[in-house]
Amino acid sequence: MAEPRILLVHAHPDDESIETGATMARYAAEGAHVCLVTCTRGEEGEVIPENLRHLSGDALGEYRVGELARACDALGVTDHRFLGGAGRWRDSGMMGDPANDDPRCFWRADLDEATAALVRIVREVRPQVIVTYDANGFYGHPDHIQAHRVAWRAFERSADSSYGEGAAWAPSRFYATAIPLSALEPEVGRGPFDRVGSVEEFGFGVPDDQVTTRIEAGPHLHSKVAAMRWHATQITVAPPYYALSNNVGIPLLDAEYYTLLAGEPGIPGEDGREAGLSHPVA
Ligand SMILES: CC(=O)N[C@H]1[C@@H](O[C@@H]2[C@H](O)[C@H](O)[C@@H](O)[C@H](O)[C@H]2O)O[C@H](CO)[C@@H](O)[C@@H]1O
Ligand SMILES: [Zn+2]
Repeated sequence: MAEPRILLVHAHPDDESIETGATMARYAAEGAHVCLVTCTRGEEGEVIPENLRHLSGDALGEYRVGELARACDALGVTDHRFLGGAGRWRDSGMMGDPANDDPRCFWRADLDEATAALVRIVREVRPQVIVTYDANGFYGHPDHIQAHRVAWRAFERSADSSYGEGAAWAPSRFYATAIPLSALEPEVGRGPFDRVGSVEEFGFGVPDDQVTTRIEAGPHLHSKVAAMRWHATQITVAPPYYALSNNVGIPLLDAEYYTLLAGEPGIPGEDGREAGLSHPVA
């Protein structure tokens, strides 16, 4: 039986650990081929540690490449690539940021070029499963929205034998990261960081009925936390919470959640949701 192969498409160095770290660690530990594709080096990020605040632009991007390499080690992930090669597309900044207008940024990427670059990886890795964000990019960041657009186009075009070079490959399922609002609501007004006054202030979360899949973190939560700690320019970790540079506390949940956007659902777990991403492969 062929090994499960999962391809994850993330926008910046840090997203992979924050949103899918336990999932990646679990499947890597179970012997699956976990391939991470990161679309930018995170050159526009705000830097938390005082002693690293001199880093910006390309220097910050290069530093975050190193953070990402160590985070992948912590997750047991050995196949990591930058879409188009490291630095091909730059971090676009938050929606409305002047960096959105930089012609080198991912938000301004030529969709055909970016899609072709991802199809080459999909046809090489031949994943049964692709994971990225929903059409809103999980929380509206332009690079996240673009990652969804490129990944969805690549999911469709990789299966089209008349498209591009190499043998066509049709991944079976396409998932978007998600967090059910019911998991966030109990955390309003709690934790050691700045506290939100309402669940809407987190800036992400979906109605529970949009969540199809729940991956229990279990022992892999430790790997996720270790990986997040390596992204020290972006994340402060104080389990069971973490904060980004805005110091707003976010819960470190004991599960990671997804919405199945394409493909047949798998066997439901105890809560009625899928308990796994991949499925027996021929
Ligand atoms: C998790 C994630 O996508 N982080 C992005 C994000 O970072 C946020 C941004 O700097 C914002 O201005 C801060 O208030 C917030 O605290 C940060 O998390 O956007 C960055 C710029 O595009 C990106 O580098 C970072 O990876
Ligand atoms: Zn991001």
